[in-house]
Amino acid sequence: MRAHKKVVEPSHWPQHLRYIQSHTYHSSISSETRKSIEGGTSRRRNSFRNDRYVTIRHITDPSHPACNQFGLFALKKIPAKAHILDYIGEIHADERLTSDYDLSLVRLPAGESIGIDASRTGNEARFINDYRGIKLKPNAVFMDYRTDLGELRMGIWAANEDIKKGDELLVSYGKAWWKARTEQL
Ligand SMILES: C[S@@+](CC[C@H](N)C(=O)[O-])C[C@H]1O[C@@H](n2cnc3c(N)ncnc32)[C@H](O)[C@@H]1O
Repeated sequence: MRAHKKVVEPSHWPQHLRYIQSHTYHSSISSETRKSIEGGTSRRRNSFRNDRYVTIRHITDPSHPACNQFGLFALKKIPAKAHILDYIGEIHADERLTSDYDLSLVRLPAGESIGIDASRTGNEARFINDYRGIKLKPNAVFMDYRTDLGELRMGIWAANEDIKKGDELLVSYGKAWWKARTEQL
């Protein structure tokens, strides 16, 4: 009998969410699309575990715009341009207009938009905040890439400067993300 390796949730992981290290696929994804994302390999897709670089922390600073929420922080110095971790969640092709944890992975040639939604299931990356109101610029960026096994992933990479131990990791969600939210108010 094959033993199943227990996935250890990181500290501060909310109990109502499922912690995963590789994507799940929603029924809106066809088997052909799934194959093109997975890169056609049948080998086991281990998550890229560079999460040793980061830790989830509760934000208690009242001047922080996401006070009382969580954020992602550097556990140690992260070199400029280093791959930090991947944004993991549920891969889907349906619209998730109300999810604050939905990120675009790719637009297929036929026009279909594929997203990664980490609202119900995901990894540490779902806790990364936007830099606005916190720092002058982001210190990390989203960039897609193919793993050694050929799988398409959305990676989070350090920007052009080293990130110091203890610093909060901050990306840009993009102007459109914020515009959509302010228009809803
Ligand atoms: C992907 S989540 C980030 C993790 C979130 N802080 C948490 O604890 O679950 C996106 C949400 O974080 C908050 N957030 C992220 N960056 C922010 C910022 N710069 N200013 C205000 N709120 C922010 C908003 O509530 C936003 O909807």
